[in-house]
Amino acid sequence: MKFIVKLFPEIMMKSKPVRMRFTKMLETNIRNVLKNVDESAKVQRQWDKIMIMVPDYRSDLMEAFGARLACIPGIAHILQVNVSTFESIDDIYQQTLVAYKEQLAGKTFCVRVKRVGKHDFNSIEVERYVGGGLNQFTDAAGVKLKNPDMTVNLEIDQDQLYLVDKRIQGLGGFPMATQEDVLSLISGGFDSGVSSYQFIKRGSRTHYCFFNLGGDQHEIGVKQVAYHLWKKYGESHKVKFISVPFDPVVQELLERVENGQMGVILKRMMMRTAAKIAERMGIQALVTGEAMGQVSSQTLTNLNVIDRCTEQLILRPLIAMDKQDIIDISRKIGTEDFAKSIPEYCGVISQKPTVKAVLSKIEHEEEKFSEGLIDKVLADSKIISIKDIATEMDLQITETASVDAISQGEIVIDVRAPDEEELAPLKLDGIEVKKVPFYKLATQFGDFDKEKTYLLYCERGVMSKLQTLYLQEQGYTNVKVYRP
Ligand SMILES: Nc1ncnc2c1ncn2[C@@H]1O[C@H](COP(=O)(O)OP(=O)(O)OP(=O)(O)O)[C@@H](O)[C@H]1O
Repeated sequence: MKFIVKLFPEIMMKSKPVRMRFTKMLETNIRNVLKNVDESAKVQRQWDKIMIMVPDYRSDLMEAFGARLACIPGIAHILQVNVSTFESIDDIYQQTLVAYKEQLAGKTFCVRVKRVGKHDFNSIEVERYVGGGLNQFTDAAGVKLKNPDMTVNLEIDQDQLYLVDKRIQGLGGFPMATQEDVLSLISGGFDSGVSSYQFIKRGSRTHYCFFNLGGDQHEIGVKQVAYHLWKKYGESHKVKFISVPFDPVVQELLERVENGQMGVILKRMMMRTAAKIAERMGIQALVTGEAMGQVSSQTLTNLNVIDRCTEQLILRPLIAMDKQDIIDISRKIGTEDFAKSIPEYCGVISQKPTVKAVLSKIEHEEEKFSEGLIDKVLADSKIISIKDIATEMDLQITETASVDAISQGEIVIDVRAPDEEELAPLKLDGIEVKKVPFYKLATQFGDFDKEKTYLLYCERGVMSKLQTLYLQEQGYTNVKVYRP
């Protein structure tokens, strides 16, 4: 079995050296991601595609590889194929007949062929020959060129025949790290998850910067979103998660600054701080989830005043997007339920926020901050590799909150995402197992029987620990991590 990875068309249009560079990068990225599933896949770059050879056919393994490939930036689509050699056009037909005979029964179909190499037939001739034969010698309901029930896809490459088993839609975009790094300001809501994802998809290593205004619970929630995005779409490259304790800024803001100006000033303080972090990391751009008019204070005037606080480039990929479209993307990428369960933490909500901030007035207000405030919060900030969120969780979860055996009456909650859970279902004899994906748990946990103890399970023990901490922060004492 093989996968044929087709490059995203924007890569195909690039000059030869750029295309080579992008393809090499994609090859390495695919290797890095697939080795975390299984070491057996062999990845090999060609001029217009990347081939992945899987020596042992195991449907669960193919599924798992396919699912990961669908989330790697830079891929247009992936074909899962059976590979063989052929001798003649009739041989192609005979092989196709064996592979498709049963599936075609009662269905309309058409044959589509792509061909590379020198042959004494062209693609259309193969389509006609194979299509005619299948029509005559199977129980198919006939050939239909437009909207058939089934398309028989064949690829012919020199003397090799690829019978396409499955076509998997790719993510599009550019291979990770072909573009420069960005620092994404993430607050856990719908917007900043989507804006981060858009940069990952476009090929930027996306580091995360979080300003903690709401305590541990907020931070754990945001870490989950960032870890999820990285693990799913950007795992081929390491990135950093920076957490900045912003309560000293909020405190001075509340005590010293005029109410209507607080929102714009808070954002400027965030941008200034983020710009310093980015500078230290050699990063040239900040990313935010701001969208024009989404809240009344997100006016162009205010955004302009926010931009004046730093030389750093501030990118706002959602600026002209509708909220519903943003929510639709967040559902697709698995951050919607996180966003729903993360409460608004910003205590700096003005009753009447200004919609027309005046730079001189804002600068005058900012003089009221104590000297060196930003340097102070910077000194207290924590930079961790996103991979280490897993280890950090180990330190935070006390031994009593993590168990390797299940006691009578305890309920296990499998918090893995549905696709992961379906690939390797958790079966525990005589134990009740609930399936609640980690991103839905915070909203559903309150409905569960409070008298019972719940053990959270996931494969790597990261999401289960983050969720346990999150729920414990919310006051639940009947929740532990299950690490068998
Ligand atoms: N606490 C924070 N830490 C890091 N970035 C933040 C924080 N609060 C806001 N931001 C950044 O500013 C943007 C706009 O924030 P705003 O508070 O106006 O909207 P929001 O509803 O919190 O956004 P989101 O839906 O992304 O959570 C966010 O998308 C994010 O990029």
